[in-house]
Amino acid sequence: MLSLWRNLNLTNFFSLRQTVALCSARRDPRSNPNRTCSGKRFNVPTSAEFVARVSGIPTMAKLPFQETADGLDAAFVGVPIDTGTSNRPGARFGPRQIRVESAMLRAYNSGTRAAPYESLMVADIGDVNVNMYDLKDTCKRIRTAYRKILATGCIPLTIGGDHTISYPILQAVAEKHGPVGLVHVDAHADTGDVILGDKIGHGTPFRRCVEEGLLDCKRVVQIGLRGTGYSADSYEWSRAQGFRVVQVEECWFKSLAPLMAEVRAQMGSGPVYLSFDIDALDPGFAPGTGTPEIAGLTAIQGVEIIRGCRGLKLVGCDLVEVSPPYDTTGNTALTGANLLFEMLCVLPKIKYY
Ligand SMILES: N=C(N)NCCCC(=O)O
Ligand SMILES: [Mn+2]
Ligand SMILES: [Mn+2]
Repeated sequence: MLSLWRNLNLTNFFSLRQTVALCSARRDPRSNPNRTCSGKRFNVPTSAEFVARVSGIPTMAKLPFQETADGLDAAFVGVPIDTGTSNRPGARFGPRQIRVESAMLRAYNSGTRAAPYESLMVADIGDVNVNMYDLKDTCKRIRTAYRKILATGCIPLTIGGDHTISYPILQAVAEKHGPVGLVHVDAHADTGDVILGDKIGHGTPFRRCVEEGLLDCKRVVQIGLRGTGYSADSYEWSRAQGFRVVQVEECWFKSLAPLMAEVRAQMGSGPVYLSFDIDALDPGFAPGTGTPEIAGLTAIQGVEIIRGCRGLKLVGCDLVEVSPPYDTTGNTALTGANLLFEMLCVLPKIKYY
């Protein structure tokens, strides 16, 4: 009983009735914030069966918060910046709003039967302390923070923030793993060189990554590219690097499961990073984003792409470009939260029922 009381915190203060109910329910492993499975202790998010969704501090998926990645197999971490955006701003509020909407998440994946919290130690480790006034300094701060996270062996699941952040994250990832494969889901190639006289922004991360040898170019795929271009062939540079480019027209009206079988073969057994720009989805599914392009992927196809990454040696993932001020219903942030949970559910070592 004392240990139960210690596990409760004031924000989840229970009425006596709820405490009695919880005590009886604690025999249900799903209700125990610190559950042991096969002898190892895992964090388990508080369940809406016992703690009202609207109560408690809104960490990602209602997981415990901890200051560092020590002892974690995977961690959700926010990078609240939109200094790199070129149109609508607002992605700086993405981490906070995605956490709020993630209160809808439960512990198991009904579609794939993945049980992430029975196999990985996961927590929310908060946000990188960004510099709201200097994007280059923010990139330095991100690189430093991710070096520490990766040094613990933890796999970062990043909540953006604009797409600039993938560049410094991949700098830290490549320091640890060498050049990595990349599954990049986006309406945009983000391979620009200099935009408005600057090399750093959300339209240039993957060109910077190639220039610095962070990517294994033959193991890069870009899925969902579309829209008007600065030239007749906006994807020429990508293809010239050896990337596979899957324009959205190749995705229309079909399941992407067959494509993902090809992607798995392309990626092989080497380390892979997954970067998902929410604007890959059609604005009808994800309106809350800064550079929307019409005729995009469905949410179903987005889920198929992530589930198709099962079996890859994923070393990091990000979900970027959710802009809450343009997300009047909150459904873009909700979609982002679910896609991040799907990413967690395809990490190596996940248990499936
Ligand atoms: N949303 C991302 N990541 N990139 C958009 C680039 C838009 C442009 O440079 O025209
Ligand atoms: Mn984009
Ligand atoms: Mn992008």
